Amino acid sequence: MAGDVGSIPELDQQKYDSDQQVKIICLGDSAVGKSNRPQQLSTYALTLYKHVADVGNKTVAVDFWDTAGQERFQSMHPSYYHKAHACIMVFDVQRKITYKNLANWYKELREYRPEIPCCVVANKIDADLKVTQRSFNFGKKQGLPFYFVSAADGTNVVKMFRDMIKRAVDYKQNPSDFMDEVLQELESFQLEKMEENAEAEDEEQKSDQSTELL
Ligand SMILES: Nc1nc2c(ncn2[C@@H]2O[C@H](COP(=O)(O)OP(=O)(O)OP(=O)(O)O)[C@@H](O)[C@H]2O)c(=O)[nH]1
Ligand SMILES: [Mg+2]
Repeated sequence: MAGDVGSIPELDQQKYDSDQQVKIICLGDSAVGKSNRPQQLSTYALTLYKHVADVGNKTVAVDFWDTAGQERFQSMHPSYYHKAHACIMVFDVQRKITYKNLANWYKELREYRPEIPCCVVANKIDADLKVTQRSFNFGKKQGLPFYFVSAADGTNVVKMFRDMIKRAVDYKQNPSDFMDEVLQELESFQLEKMEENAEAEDEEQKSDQSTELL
């Protein structure tokens, strides 16, 4: 990831405080199919996939954050988790190790974002449909929703993304994380202040106008 992310406008994370913006991160080992890109080499690049979704009567801009070759890092850069509203954890049904490693990803996620909605995605089911008979219990205890998916043929992909976008938006409106609550309070306080200032200016203008009229 770039060193000074603050200088890249796309990576200005303040925008995620706004009601119309959510950030969803993808976690999981390399080559599990997080980006569904046919590629031989992993890169260390950070990719943002932008999507616009209608949730209820609101239009929200969704940024999906994705990095490549994640298990090569000991851990992810904290800014990857910063202000994330939901997390999609992916493993490859054909590679057991990628399932085992979910525990590590989940542990790290919860260090940074203790409360955000998260789900477990079993990808590449097209390679062996019998896997859908198997049970993958990781996440059950924590109540994480589970999806059998094929990024290659599209099975369940839209449903999973829709559910997660909705959960990210719900979380944003009702954060159960203490720091998020403080941030939201601050934001509405600032909005009130701005409204008050605007009203005060209005009043001033009115009285200016009335003086002119006199
Ligand atoms: N059969 C099958 N192959 C898939 C599926 N999704 C991804 N792949 C293949 O799996 C390989 C890895 O996919 P990527 O999307 O690059 O995986 P990634 O998790 O983004 O990997 P990194 O970027 O290295 O972290 C590619 O060859 C994809 O074509 C799927 O649903 N089914
Ligand atoms: Mg990738």
